Amino acid sequence: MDLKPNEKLDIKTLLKDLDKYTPKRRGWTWRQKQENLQMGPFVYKDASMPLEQSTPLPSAKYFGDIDPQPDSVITTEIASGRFEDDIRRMRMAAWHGADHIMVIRTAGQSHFDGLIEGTPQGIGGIPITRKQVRAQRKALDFIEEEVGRPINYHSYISGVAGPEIAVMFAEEGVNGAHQDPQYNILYRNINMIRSFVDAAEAKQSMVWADIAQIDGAHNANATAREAWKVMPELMVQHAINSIYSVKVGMKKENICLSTVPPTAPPAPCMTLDLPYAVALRELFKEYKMRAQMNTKYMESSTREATVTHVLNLLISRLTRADIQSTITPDEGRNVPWHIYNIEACDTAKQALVGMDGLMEMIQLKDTGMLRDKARELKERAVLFMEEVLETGGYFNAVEAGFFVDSGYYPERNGDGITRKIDSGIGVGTVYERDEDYLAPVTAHFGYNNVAQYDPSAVEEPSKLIDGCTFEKPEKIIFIDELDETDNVNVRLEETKELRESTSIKPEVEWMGDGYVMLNLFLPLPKRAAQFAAIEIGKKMGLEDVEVIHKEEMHPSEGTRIELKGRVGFTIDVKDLVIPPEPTIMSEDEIREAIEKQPMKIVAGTVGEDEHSVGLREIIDIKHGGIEKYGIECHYLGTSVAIEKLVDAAIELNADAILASTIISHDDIHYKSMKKIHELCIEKGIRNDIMILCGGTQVTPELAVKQGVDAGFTRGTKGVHVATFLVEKRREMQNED
Ligand SMILES: Cc1ncc(COP(=O)(O)O)c(/C=N/CC[C@H](N)C(=O)O)c1O
Repeated sequence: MDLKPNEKLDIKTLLKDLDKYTPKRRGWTWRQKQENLQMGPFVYKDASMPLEQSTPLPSAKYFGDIDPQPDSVITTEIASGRFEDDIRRMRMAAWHGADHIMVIRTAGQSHFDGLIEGTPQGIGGIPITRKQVRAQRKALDFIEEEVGRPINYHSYISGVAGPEIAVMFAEEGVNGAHQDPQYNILYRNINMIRSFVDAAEAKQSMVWADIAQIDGAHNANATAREAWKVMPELMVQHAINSIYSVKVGMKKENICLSTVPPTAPPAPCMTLDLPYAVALRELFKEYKMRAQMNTKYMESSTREATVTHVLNLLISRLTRADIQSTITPDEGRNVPWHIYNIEACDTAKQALVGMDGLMEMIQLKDTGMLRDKARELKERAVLFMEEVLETGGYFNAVEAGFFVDSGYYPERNGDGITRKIDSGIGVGTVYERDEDYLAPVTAHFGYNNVAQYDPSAVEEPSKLIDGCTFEKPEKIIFIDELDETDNVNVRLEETKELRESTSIKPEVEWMGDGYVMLNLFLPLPKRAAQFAAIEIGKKMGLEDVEVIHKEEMHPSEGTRIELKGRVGFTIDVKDLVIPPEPTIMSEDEIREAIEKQPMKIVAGTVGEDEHSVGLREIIDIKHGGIEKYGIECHYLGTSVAIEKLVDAAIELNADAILASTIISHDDIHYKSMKKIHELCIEKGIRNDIMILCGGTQVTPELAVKQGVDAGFTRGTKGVHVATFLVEKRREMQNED
């Protein structure tokens, strides 16, 4: 299946022969840094290989549509619950620069004590199953071909089925995974002995499959009452999981510390977060840094979250981020949707690229507050670790409630998460292996009496069975769907009309969910505004209307509301009347037409409007303006009175008037257009002159409704205008 940009990825085709799919490769792929990468007029210091196909930032059009890629791997985290719709979002994210796709598991999967099969729909995540993992890894094979860069697929190895999940991930070519036994204990109340024994087993499989590991320290950030107070503990948590992983045989460049800048404005977050980021990177020089964005201090304002995330990205640039993980700016509403995953990717790319070369110009002070704070944090962390040892080790420390205590260690508030060694899910389920224990499998941790059968097979136990599933993927048992009603085929059938016809519905996360979002301002206090907004949504015919964000503009003057609601109808694209894209003549054709019959225009920005850049770009040769085709241009400047513009056209016997109408308050731009049209009629020249109006807020169809000949909007270039002038003049002359 070759993906073409103008064709949707067909899920049904993707699912064909899934039972025969084997992963193209195993292991994690880092970006290839490009020293002094030349792109457009710029040289980049911190960039990686550009993509073959991608969606640049909106402003890239001013720079020749370049789309430089930062050096850090960029992650997007997806969790809609329907893996088939997530695949589309993965493709969108890849085009926006994500090369690390993390798929959150369905709520509670940590407590499932075995693998689940098929493709049931999840809640707040995807039920991780072999079929779903295989389908998404297979899809990413095609998506990475389309963008021209390897994509790392990532999920979670935790819970009581951790080892089984790790084996399945190794078999399926998963490239990255969260694995940290502390997560099980603290946040899923899984017995601590079971968690660490399972972790050794799971990590062993990860080592075999070269899976990059992300730890779970970020969770303490999100869980602690005052996140900045857990910083000493976070370093201890990183240390415990990292060294445990090294002991199992994991290489340090695959051990990624998951670090989140703990605070956010209105706290002076840089003074708290930067020393921590520096301390962490000093202590863990040999490990990779997976910089996550702050999720704790996120409300429903996507704007606020984005600014916090840009500050987090500044910390990444000032220190080090091998993986830059992104969080959808609407996570605070717990409704991560397509557009917000993409916004998050763009925020990371835009900020990191915008800060390219920053450290060539500045450096972190090596004395003063930054260094004092960093040292203090390291001291606190070391003291914390020493006390853990004094207490008899990690398990005793957990029993004593050391972790996620709201005190700034060594301060203690006694409200840490306490777990007992003889309690929790899976307690009492770890048994010592018998003398003659044997498991003829690869990457099995711990005692394994292979020699009793074949001393030569000690290093490769699976030799006893002529290879296990790691060596012989054909031995993998692929189970398709187990649930007749809850599976992808049923869901695809339900949305068949939207997938296989020209009918479409708006959506936020799932095909056909019908949701739209509305941004409105109401001249009311917050509470009244909330209920008024819902009423407005209902009157607009929306169903299931809910307010997903409300923000005070003033206690009584007004409130900003974001609504979501569902539409019940579909739109049939084939019934739409879509005006043809404006044609563009070749430069020679235009030049020839003007040479044959010279053309003269007058131009100006009308009204009280001082914007000149846009019109100058349409006119001036150096911007590819219409002068380059030989058109004689008389530019009257800005804030030109309409009468003056029309009089100049008469005086010069111009063929056309070009009016720039940028300001759009009170539709002044359309009112100006109408006035130019009417004044030309009044002066008796309307049938002999072309009127073209442009501006960033102009809708061409609405401009023509005012009587002018053409409207031009954002992105218009000289060639578009020149083409219209030549073609329209021909049309007028044919009419004469
Ligand atoms: C160390 C660890 N193990 C397992 C899980 C998932 O475990 P359940 O299936 O029990 O939810 C998590 C979850 N973290 C969420 C991702 C976060 N938003 C992130 O960006 O890292 C985890 O941190």
